[in-house]
Amino acid sequence: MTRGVGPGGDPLESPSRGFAPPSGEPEPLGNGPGDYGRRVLRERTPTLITEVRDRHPYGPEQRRALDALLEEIASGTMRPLGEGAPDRARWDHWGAAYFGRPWADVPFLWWESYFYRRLLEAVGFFTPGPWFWVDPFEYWKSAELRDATVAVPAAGERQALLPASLWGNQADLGFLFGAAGGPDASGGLVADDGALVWSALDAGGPNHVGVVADNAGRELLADLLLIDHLLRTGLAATVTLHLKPHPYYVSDATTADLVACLRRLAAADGEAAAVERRLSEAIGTGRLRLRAHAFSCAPWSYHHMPADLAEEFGDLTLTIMKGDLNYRRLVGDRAWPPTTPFAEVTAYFPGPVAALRTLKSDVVTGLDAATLSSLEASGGDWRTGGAHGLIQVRR
Ligand SMILES: O=P(O)(O)OC[C@@]1(O)O[C@H](CO)[C@@H](O)[C@@H]1O
Repeated sequence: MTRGVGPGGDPLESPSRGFAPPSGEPEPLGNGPGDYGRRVLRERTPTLITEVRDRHPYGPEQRRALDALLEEIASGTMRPLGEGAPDRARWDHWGAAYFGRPWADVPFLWWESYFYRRLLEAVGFFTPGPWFWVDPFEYWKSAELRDATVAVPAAGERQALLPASLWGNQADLGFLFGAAGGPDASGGLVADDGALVWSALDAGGPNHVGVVADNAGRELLADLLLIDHLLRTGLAATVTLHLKPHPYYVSDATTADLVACLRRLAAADGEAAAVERRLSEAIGTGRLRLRAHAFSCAPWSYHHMPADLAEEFGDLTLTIMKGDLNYRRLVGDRAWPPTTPFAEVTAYFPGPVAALRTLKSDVVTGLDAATLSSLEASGGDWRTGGAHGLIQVRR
């Protein structure tokens, strides 16, 4: 394992440094025929731009910028952030190999992350003025949270907590903008290391657990119930919850979304309100620590994480990565043979790590051969449809 530490300046690691991926790794996933990235680029992304434009009373400046972004993605070449963007230098550095090229030539993981940054630029999110820090996805996030039901499992029923947190990941609002609609039914777990997750925590202590959150709303509610359980039972001495520093991938959870979830819990009956009180108190005392690291919205896999984040993860008993994008960033967004061991592709990660994810993109690792052949035989869209889930762990 090699780890490079950036020599000062921008605290985010240079993409050319970091942890080495396993040698002989497959190519990064792109946007060619048959690639999921192509569908996202051609269908989901234009729909999302149009929906954001139509749902807000933006002025001519924002509307023009959104239309220009639509056109650039469809037929132009990728341009850098505008002058004056607070993170322009960082993105210039990161995007040096991609700017000036058609979007379809850029790896899927990279362009999609940059797309969300450009959408925020177009709506003036970082520009002091009337739309400063107005979340363009709040409309969908608050509707989803309103509809969410809060079901607190009875004390002692911890078995339900991991599956609830996992299947909460189906509530990815990016699906609203896909041609095929959202995931319908559960296809079951294609890998289930749930018992190993609990045994990693039961082994002793004191445990310090990281939860790298994904979506707001019902997924974050389920995550909060899991976190409350860990803290209430003493299974975790501390929990660090990683949120996004700004809106991302439509429904990714920011601190504002966490606050909305806590209020939703407080307004619910019975035990849910008690969960909110305990969590708010834990935030107040530092047992539940909130993080919104800039790398959480970076277009790179965790192989490129900066030294401070690597050190933090290295100190934890277990880091729980939530959702599809975190999975892609954890194992590397590459065409791994699906039977490649999860432990092998995550060996670089600086501490024990678990993934709770519904399958919503081409990447998967750690399947056994029998599971893989029955999935292949099913003929369904099992890699990307969101109807299958996995719990994997590397201790
Ligand atoms: O991380 P999440 O919320 O589980 O999923 C994010 C996601 O919907 O966004 C991408 C397409 O837009 C896919 O990689 C993935 O399916």
